[in-house]
Amino acid sequence: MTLRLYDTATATVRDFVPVHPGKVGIYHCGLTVQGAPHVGHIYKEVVFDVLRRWFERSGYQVTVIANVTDIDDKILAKSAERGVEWWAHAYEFERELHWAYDVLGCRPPTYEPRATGHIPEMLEMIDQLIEAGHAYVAPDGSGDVYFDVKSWPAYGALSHQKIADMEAAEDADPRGKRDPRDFALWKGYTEGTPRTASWPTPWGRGRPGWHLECSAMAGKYLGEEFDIHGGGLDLRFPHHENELAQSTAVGQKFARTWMHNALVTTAGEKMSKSMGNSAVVRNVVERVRPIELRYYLVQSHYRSVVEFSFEALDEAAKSFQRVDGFVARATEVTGGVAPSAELPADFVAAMDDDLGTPAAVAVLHNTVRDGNKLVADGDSAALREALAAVRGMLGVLGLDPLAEPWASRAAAGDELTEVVDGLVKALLEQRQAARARKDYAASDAIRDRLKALGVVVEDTPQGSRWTLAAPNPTEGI
Ligand SMILES: Nc1ncnc2c1ncn2[C@@H]1O[C@H](COP(=O)(O)OP(=O)(O)OP(=O)(O)O)[C@@H](O)[C@H]1O
Ligand SMILES: [Zn+2]
Repeated sequence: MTLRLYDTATATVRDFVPVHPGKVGIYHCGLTVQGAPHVGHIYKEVVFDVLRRWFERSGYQVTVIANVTDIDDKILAKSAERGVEWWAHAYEFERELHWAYDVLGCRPPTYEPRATGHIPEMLEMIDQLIEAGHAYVAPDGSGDVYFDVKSWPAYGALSHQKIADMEAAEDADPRGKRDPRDFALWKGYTEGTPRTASWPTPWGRGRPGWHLECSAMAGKYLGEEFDIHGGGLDLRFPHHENELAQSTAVGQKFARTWMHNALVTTAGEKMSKSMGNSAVVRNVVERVRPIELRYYLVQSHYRSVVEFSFEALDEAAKSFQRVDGFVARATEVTGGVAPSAELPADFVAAMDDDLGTPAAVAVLHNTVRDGNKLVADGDSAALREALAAVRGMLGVLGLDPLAEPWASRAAAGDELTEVVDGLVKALLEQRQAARARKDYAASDAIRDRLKALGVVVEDTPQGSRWTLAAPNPTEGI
């Protein structure tokens, strides 16, 4: 069986046929770096990281391009609110994004182009569009340039809409449009915005429109026709519809397959910075281990909505602990085995069926269940086989606790936990001694000091236990 993927444009599951044999080019829309990434953002990263690993496993050479939108109205507004330069704001959250990729075990894209680094490519595309009669400079002298939607009859093909049924495009400043549905390719300089956030063009200073940057960068790095264009389902319209219109209107074939991940929601609403319902990655990974958060996202099919809840997250963490508990026990008993090169046929079939991770995870759990029955009998060929298969499957999902990045982190974590445990215990003994001599001021001072560090002390009949307080994971920018 070959890999089959759902294509949003044709609304069908189709065999994957690469543009260039043996190679895959994937573009997925990256973040507008206006704030700290939340679980919704990282879901998209995890989905495309698993897709990339599956292609590589299937023998393809994969190129992944994911942009960073480092200039945009929201970045300008948020940086002004904080009183920092827009570029410093964008860079701060770009680094936060890289941290989040890394902590969740997502490999960085092959290349991650920034919008501000591709202004000449965008201007070249605008020229071509104006030349071909699909774009116009606003006649009001604002410096805006718009795509002429009515000049492109195919507009609406991706989202299956007719131009006549469409509503006005949501541009920040709809000056001088011929038609309310026309969307901005370029935004003329607006009074009050920093001059550093504008670039010279033949029609005045200005900044790029969001849709155009993806067309320019996808074409530059992946060529005029490439395999997969991805992003969250929220981007299908208007963002991807507009990208498709721009690129095809300059004569490119653009993406063969459009892949959209479903959204992470909170109480049924898209998790979104602007909605204030975001679980920020940095906070969530204080509650569960990053590998458990990744498992939580991987176990869901990429086209199914993930209704985020801490109960579901804790449940997933427990489920993953059964898997990594088996890996640890079986490794101890057998002395360790390498991940298997051959994967169980059901697992392969599940992954080939539109990246069917829920069915793939079910195969993983079945293998763990069978393997667990063997552990009590000590080392055996069957146990080694089960462990190798489990590690092989986990590797594809980016979840093998004995592979990088998890292995070295666990080693570092173990050492640190031991040291911290020793230090906290020494303090607790001092606290106990203070209580024994009825010096409650001293014993309370020790408890308060620990509390300020996030260490919660619980007095049990067996003695004092300590844990780290869970932060509030919905706090963030
Ligand atoms: N809740 C979500 N669930 C799944 N994917 C998401 C979610 N929010 C954003 N994405 C995806 O993350 C990528 C980066 O999105 P972008 O920076 O444009 O965020 P956004 O949609 O503006 O988020 P926000 O509304 O939080 O500002 C896009 O591919 C987008 O589809
Ligand atoms: Zn895009």
